[in-house]
Amino acid sequence: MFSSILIPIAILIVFRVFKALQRRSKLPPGPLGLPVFGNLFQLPTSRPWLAFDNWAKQYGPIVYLNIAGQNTIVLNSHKTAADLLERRATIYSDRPDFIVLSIITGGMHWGFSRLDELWKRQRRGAHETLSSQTAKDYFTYQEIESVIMLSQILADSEGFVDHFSRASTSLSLSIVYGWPPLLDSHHPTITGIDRFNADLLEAAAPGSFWVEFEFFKWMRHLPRWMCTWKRNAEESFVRNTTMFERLASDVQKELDAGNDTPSVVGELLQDTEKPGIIEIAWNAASIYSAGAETTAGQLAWFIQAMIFYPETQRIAQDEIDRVVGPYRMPTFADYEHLPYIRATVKEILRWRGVSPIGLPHRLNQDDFYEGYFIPKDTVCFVNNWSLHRDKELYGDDAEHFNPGRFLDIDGNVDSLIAGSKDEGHFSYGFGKRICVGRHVANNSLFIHIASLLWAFNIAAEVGRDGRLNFPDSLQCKEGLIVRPAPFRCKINARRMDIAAIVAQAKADRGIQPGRTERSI
Ligand code: HEM
Repeated sequence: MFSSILIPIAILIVFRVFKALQRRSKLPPGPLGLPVFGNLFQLPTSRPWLAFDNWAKQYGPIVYLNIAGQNTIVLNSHKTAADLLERRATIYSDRPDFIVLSIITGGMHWGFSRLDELWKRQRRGAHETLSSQTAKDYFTYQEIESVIMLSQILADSEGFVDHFSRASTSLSLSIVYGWPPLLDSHHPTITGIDRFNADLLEAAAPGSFWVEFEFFKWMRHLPRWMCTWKRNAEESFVRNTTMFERLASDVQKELDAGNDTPSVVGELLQDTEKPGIIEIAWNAASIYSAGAETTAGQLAWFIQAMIFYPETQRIAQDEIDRVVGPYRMPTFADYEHLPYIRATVKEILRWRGVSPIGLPHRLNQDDFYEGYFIPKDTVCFVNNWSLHRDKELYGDDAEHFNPGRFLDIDGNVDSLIAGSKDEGHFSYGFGKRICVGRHVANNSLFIHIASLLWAFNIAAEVGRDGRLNFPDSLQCKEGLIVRPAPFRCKINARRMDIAAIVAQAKADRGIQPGRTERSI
């Protein structure tokens, strides 16, 4: 009697174990790891995309890693990334648990949150306020930022990186809260928001996120008196919730006073299914933090491209001179007539994207792909660095910066890749999680790049020995947003009257310190 129960149970267990082993043996290939720790110690803390690239050459387009028990795959080809993250987006769009981040944000930053109801609501709201059509409402903000950026570079060309950051921060504040342009990025409220952003980017950066994942999941249950990191993160959440709630409430006051300057928060507050103020506050914080530094970092890479590829700079300037001429700055009215500049935007995002391994996705059920078994909860990275160097897609000169690759025989912009949402590169990510701010980002890059090339010649600095000093374009400032390591260059006005034209544009737009800056 007893054995008649035990035998089927034993068969079932053996069958289950056999199945599990069979599935394990079908995991995608990857480097051999250590017992328990798996590949943890093989992961470089710096420039992981280069290690991923080497593994891709050795193991193929889909590489399996075991990070201390956490199943992880790295997708190294356009086909695998599109097959899984686009075509199977319903199961590949969750995010891993970011332990510290979820405390700092109370789980309400939807760029990092799980694929839950809150994410769905926040993303739906953002789709409306950042769609390709609504993004046009922000053209004026973006043109104004270009004018201010040029005037600041004319006064202090060495500080170009700071001027890009100011423009990015100021635009994000205008788009999210309807603020007038901000001329001084050292304002106390900006310092507060910047502090939040720095905490966030640090907690989400590769290197910190290797230890963030499931391996240390138990750490979240430690009592707060034992861990400073937990207390700091909790305090950060309280401080930031108060700050973002106040910023959102200020918009409500503006609306009540009859001021309906377009802004994301303004739209959300007027939504008929308006969520609570805390949810709106964190939706705004998510969009602000995702948009503030990305464009600035991308512009810094653009300056490097111009140093390395003077011939490309000349082609772009010829187009601007033909279409815009010397007497006024470029505007969005020139957009359709500047295909080479639009192609330059794509190419800079491809050549040196600020996000070489994107943000991790997580698979929410077991899956089989091309004979491989991919277990539920696997974390998926896309190695954009490798995808962007694929010679089959981009040609033999894929290593080089060449906007011309995005132009067809008639000179029209061609995205090259079916299924990349017409971008032609993968810097905005994939599937349900694709960057919701990409239309705004493309427009900002377009107007800033056109304006910079209209106004300046950008070149390598001449060293004391008379030789050109080129930066090392593989060196970078790492973090969630990857920027070039600090470098110097020459940015000179192309003509004598540039400063006067920019000053006139500033006056025409009513940009004056003190008058346009809101006292917060
Ligand atoms: C050069 C500029 C930018 C780049 C390269 C960039 C890149 C990215 C990437 C790689 C992701 C993750 C995609 C994925 O998981 O597959 C993302 C998500 C996101 N981006 Fe951007 N981004 C940029 C600018 C912006 C701007 C200007 C905004 C807002 C105005 C923005 C808002 C967001 C948001 C809210 C998410 C989270 C989406 C989600 O998880 O559902 N981004 N971005």
